Amino acid sequence: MSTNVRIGIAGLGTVGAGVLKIIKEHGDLLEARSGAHLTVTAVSGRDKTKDRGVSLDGITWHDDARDLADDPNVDIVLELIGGSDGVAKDLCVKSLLNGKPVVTANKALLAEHGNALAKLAETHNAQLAYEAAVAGGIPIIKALREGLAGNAISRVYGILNGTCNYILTEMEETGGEFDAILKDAQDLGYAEADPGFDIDGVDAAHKLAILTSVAFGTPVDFASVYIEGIRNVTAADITAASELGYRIRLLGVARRTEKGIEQRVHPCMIRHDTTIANVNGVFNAVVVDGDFVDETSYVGRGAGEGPTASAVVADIVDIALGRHTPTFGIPVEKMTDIPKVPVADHVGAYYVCLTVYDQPGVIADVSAVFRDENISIESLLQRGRSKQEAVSVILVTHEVQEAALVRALGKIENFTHSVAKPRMIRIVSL
Ligand SMILES: NC(=O)C1=CN([C@@H]2O[C@H](COP(=O)(O)OP(=O)(O)OC[C@H]3O[C@@H](n4cnc5c(N)ncnc54)[C@H](O)[C@@H]3O)[C@@H](O)[C@H]2O)C=CC1
Ligand SMILES: N[C@@H](CC=O)C(=O)O
Ligand code: NA
Repeated sequence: MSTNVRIGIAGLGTVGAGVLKIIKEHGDLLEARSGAHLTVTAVSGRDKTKDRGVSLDGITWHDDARDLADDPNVDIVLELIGGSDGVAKDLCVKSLLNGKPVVTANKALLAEHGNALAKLAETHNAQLAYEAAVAGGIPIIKALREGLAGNAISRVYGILNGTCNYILTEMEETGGEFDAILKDAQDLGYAEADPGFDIDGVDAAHKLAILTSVAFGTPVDFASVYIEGIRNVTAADITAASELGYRIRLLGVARRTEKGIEQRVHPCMIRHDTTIANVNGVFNAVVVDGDFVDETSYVGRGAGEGPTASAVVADIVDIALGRHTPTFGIPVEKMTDIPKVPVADHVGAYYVCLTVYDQPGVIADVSAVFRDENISIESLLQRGRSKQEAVSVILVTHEVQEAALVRALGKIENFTHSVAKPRMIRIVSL
């Protein structure tokens, strides 16, 4: 006979409404899979009267979401409000203290407070599940934590933000304006409440910090992630990338090196014929290298109502089945603090775009700076010819240490014929 598992949902926006719909539509399927009859017994949102396309009849409404933690008719709490502090955090803490399992889609919360919350979950023997928080509908947490448990992981990387991937793809394919495409992504329910989190790379960094912990058995260390978003990627960069045989994607990379772990999020130029360069729109992709399994890849929708709610419901089924795994794969006490490697140590090739007045000697001066920093140039191309207006000079370097490139760009910025801060995009070979 099925048991009854009673669910309380805090936050009835894109994800919350999606969860209500799945539970309503797939009641029988979920009962067969979980051995439990899943019922939403209580909810909390900002606006009780709003039409969410799904009935709330017979469901208790809490004006204060934190009350879900104390509701005797709620067995599992879903935190789908968002934000790393405030009500979202209070609700999770209170629920775990009460020994109530929590399912959240909130990567900001886990990136900032994941270690403390995981400890709380362990102490109170309550699960903290978060499949929806990383790469939306892709079951990457389950794959990494359970499916690849037999491997030492050397690298995990991928496209971790659907909004950015949507913007970059649309800019490339339609030539549309950044702001208009971002607005579309917001209308489609992909973006964060503050879309700055998406376009400035912070959301991808939240997800990368979580992946790093699960992959390497180290505490979540969001503060050490190097973060650069896509705000400064221009249509001209996308065109230049295409002419050079690349596409631009925002990647999150966590890699084990001899010195420790590097964690970085930034736009990358990737050869156009690779799998990851062909992951388009709202799709995410995650690649994991394990010592016995070798490379494995996972692709799917990284944002939006259906895919995200799908991941939340998978966590509910796991909890209903009594499957219990430590939050980040191993208990917090058994984690190893591994040093983090600064991005200045990164070695790779770079695309550089300079904006300079086209005066005699400027190319010679640029070349001299690169020579002095021991940076070898693979190609150099001047865009336009004008005595009055600034022109673009596009360079591609051979492999160089990032610290040397940053020094060189600093010197070039101080040239009298430099018009704008030099820009660079890392070229990655995957
Ligand atoms: N939309 C997406 O594609 C994805 C979202 N997420 C995460 O899921 C969470 C929810 O995101 P969305 O549904 O997109 O956001 P949303 O903004 O559509 O929904 C959040 C809802 O919470 C409500 N809310 C705010 N404060 C509240 C409070 N104190 N008590 C009760 N309700 C409150 C808001 O009115 C809103 O309806 C966030 O943590 C987000 O980062 C994760 C993966 C994908
Ligand atoms: N804003 C996020 C939502 C999913 O995590 C994104 O665009 O990826
Ligand atoms: Na996921």
